[in-house]
Amino acid sequence: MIRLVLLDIEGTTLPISFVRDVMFPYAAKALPALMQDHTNPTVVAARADIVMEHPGQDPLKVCQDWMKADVKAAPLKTLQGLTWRQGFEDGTLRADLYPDVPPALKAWSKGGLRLAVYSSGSISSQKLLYGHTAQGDLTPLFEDFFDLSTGGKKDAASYEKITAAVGLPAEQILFLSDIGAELDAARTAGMSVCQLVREQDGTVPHPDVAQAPDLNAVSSQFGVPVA
Ligand SMILES: CSCCC(=O)C(=O)COP(=O)(O)O
Ligand SMILES: [Mg+2]
Repeated sequence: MIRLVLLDIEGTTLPISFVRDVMFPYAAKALPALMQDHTNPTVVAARADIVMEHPGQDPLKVCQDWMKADVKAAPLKTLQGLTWRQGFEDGTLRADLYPDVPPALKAWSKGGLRLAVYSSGSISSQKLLYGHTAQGDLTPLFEDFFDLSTGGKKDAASYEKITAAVGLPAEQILFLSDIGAELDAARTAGMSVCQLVREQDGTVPHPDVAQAPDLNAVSSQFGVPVA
């Protein structure tokens, strides 16, 4: 029986187009000024991590290249998160989740399912995003947030750490993602998995995993409360 649903964000609860066409351009515009900040310890540490990984290269250019290729690098995710804070807090950014997501999350939570997030986006940006949706603040629905500080999303060890953190047998955790390699890693760690195949995102169906076009279909397949 599923007791906790662990959710990816981009491509699962939030259209990829929102990330690529709204969030990334916002961050790209704000990053040059942010990276000149030599007093913010988070910026200083992220820049140092980039320089260590790419010695001799301009860290801003590295970030710009990473963004173009949608590389899920922890220092980039930290820096992007710092830029998004301003946008979410002043109302310029508001998360337009897939319409099936808020009612399903509310029904699952009300029905006693535990909910947690695992995304490459930093924990602070996950909280900003779910705190500023078109349907209001959804953060109280989630008991926990995990990001790349737990480990890479294609690495089974990350899902083992999450399993230990939430204190449930792995098979009672249902991981939802659009990315096959993430689902494979979670399944290797013993979790139940389901791929969100979002038509709007052109998700590539992954062989041999349960699939659902939206969260309502997850409800019916896994016997969790229906919105
Ligand atoms: C607060 S998540 C913002 C989107 C983002 O930057 C990202 O990398 C999402 O990746 P995911 O692991 O959720 O597919
Ligand atoms: Mg995703």
